[in-house]
Amino acid sequence: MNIKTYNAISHTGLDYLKEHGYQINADKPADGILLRSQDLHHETIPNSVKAVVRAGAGFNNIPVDDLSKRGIPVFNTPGGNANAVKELTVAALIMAARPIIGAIDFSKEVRGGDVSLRTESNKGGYRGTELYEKTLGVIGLGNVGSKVANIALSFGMKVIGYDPGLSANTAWRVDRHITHAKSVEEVLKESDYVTVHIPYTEKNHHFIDADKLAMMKDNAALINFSRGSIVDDEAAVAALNADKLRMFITDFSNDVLFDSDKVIITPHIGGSTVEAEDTSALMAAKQLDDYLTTGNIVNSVNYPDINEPFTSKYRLGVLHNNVPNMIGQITKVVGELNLNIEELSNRAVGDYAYTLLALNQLPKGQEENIVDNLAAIENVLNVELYQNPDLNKEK
Ligand SMILES: NC(=O)C1=CN([C@@H]2O[C@H](COP(=O)(O)OP(=O)(O)OC[C@H]3O[C@@H](n4cnc5c(N)ncnc54)[C@H](O)[C@@H]3O)[C@@H](O)[C@H]2O)C=CC1
Ligand SMILES: O=C(O)CCC(=O)C(=O)O
Repeated sequence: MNIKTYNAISHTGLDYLKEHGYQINADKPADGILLRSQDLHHETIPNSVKAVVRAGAGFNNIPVDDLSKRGIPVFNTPGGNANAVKELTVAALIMAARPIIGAIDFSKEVRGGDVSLRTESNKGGYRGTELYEKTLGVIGLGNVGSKVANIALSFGMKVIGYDPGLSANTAWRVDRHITHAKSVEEVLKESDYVTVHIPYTEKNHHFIDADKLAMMKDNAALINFSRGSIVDDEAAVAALNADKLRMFITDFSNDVLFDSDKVIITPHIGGSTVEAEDTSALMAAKQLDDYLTTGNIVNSVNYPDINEPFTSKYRLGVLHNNVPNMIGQITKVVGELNLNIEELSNRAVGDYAYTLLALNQLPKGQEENIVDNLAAIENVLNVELYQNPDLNKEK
């Protein structure tokens, strides 16, 4: 099988795929796509593609709705780069408290003569404040936000978190000393530092806008390592110019930000560590290989996870709309071909569902029939047949 890649994907992921028999960027139709931040919204994704995997957390660069309708699962690698983002957020917090960049520039300017005298007598302009006993507001307590919130406690900060969609899985990772706010307003009003760790969605477009900035404490600092359009940058600059906001640190460049000396911009490097790139690429490669060879879905953002050992000779993966009477129609098609179902798993999430069937007999010549007949059912979006190589050696 052939995998098309975009962006610099760590060799850990590429090596894994090659070791498992895949070609990378071969001159033939792609079976899967592996990418980081490439914007796929304006690219044509060929029908040969069965899965798209984002080595990373955010997937707003992928046309998920279109792919869902085509029965193509999209995957991400939750948590794979969360530690990297946490550590850079800590750096941002410290840069928001201490004028480190200005102080470094100043040290470089005083070369020659009695350097030590000039630095010692002029360093007063580089006095900062401490994070200890200040309040940090964390918006979004997922993989990144929960880590940021927890580490801030060890600085002696008071931490208030806000995440109305916190899953039971994630909730246990959040230290019990973190206050859970009932509203974002509560966080904004009480925090000396606000850091945002939420996905970019239509709903979260300009989540931090002029109204929310107005609710913030005077002289607070804002940190955005999520996505550019989650903060209304123009409103942030206006708040900085009005001396409402003290500082804005963001991982996302925007022309409107360049003229303010109260802004620090990094070039989307939150997840750019060797460790995070290796971990995310390997997770992505494993998830892609698992889906393409067994039909197991792990960490999909548009189809439900089904992850079971492949113990039968064949499997059929049916991706379909989440509407009534699908299982009845699917099992009827299999029964009409006089085939026996060993196991059936079905799960749904939102508008889409996945049914995975295990079979031990599929006479030669029936492969195409069963796939075509299942694909002909109304509301079926895609059908894939998987052969278990360990149980089909003699074929
Ligand atoms: N700068 C960089 O290089 C990186 C940026 N990111 C960005 O950070 C985002 C968060 O990453 P993770 O923590 O790994 O994702 P995650 O999916 O583990 O957590 C996101 C959390 O945000 C919450 N949330 C969504 N909308 C919210 C809202 N309006 N208010 C409060 N909470 C809300 C969700 O319930 C979820 O718990 C990603 O979606 C991505 O855009 C992630 C990794 C690297
Ligand atoms: O370095 C990258 O690939 C970007 C990471 C990122 O933004 C994400 O994981 O959402």
